[in-house]
Amino acid sequence: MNYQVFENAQAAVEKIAQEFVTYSEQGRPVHISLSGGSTPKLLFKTLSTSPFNTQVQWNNLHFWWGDDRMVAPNDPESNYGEVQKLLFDHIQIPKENIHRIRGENEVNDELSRFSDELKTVPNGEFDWIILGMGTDGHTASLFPHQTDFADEKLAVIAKHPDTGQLRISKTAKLIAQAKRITYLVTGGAKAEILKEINENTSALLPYPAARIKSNNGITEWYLDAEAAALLK
Ligand SMILES: O=C1O[C@H](COP(=O)(O)O)[C@@H](O)[C@H](O)[C@H]1O
Repeated sequence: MNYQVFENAQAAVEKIAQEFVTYSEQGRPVHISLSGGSTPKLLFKTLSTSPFNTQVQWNNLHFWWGDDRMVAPNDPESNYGEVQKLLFDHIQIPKENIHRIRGENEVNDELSRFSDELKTVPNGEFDWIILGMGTDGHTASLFPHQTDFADEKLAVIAKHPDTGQLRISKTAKLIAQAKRITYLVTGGAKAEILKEINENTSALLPYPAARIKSNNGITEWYLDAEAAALLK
């Protein structure tokens, strides 16, 4: 497991925010996929404030999501809605740079529409996919024991195993084509599963977060000290 430990979650997200600045200075469209859930909220808040809000050249960044829940953007469960509230409402970014999953649409229609939009990513390779991990080892909306790692499609409909909530997620194969994958994991609740991932062969584990890696690029884990507490 290729990991970096930061003193706290703020230090981890500032490292990511600094890399947004660097990517945005490349003078070309850069395709970045964001994660949802609670962990990246600190990142979005950090990006929305000084110095990052003005240092990042937002025009050059295109934003996508690893997954979203089939709810309207104003629903607190919406991964896109949280980014809109915490970041996009505070910066100037062209509307066409935001490639959200439209959670308010009928799920099959949206799967088809979003899959078509994904075909516009050059060579199907995201520059950077930032992912989270649930305490059950899921990432995006790819859950243990229900993920088809060989699925050739770009996106799938997923059901949360406990709540039955409908979601749309990028597939494992699409994620693995990214030039860079960064798992951002913070907090002591994830320490046990990180230890298990670090000490075992990933292919033998049921956890999508352990198994999905970039085919030809970088796969790395950014952890805060609490999440990394049990790593040797
Ligand atoms: O359901 C989801 O969970 C994971 C992890 O979320 P967290 O709340 O533990 O940070 C997240 O990466 C994914 O995008 C989200 O839809």
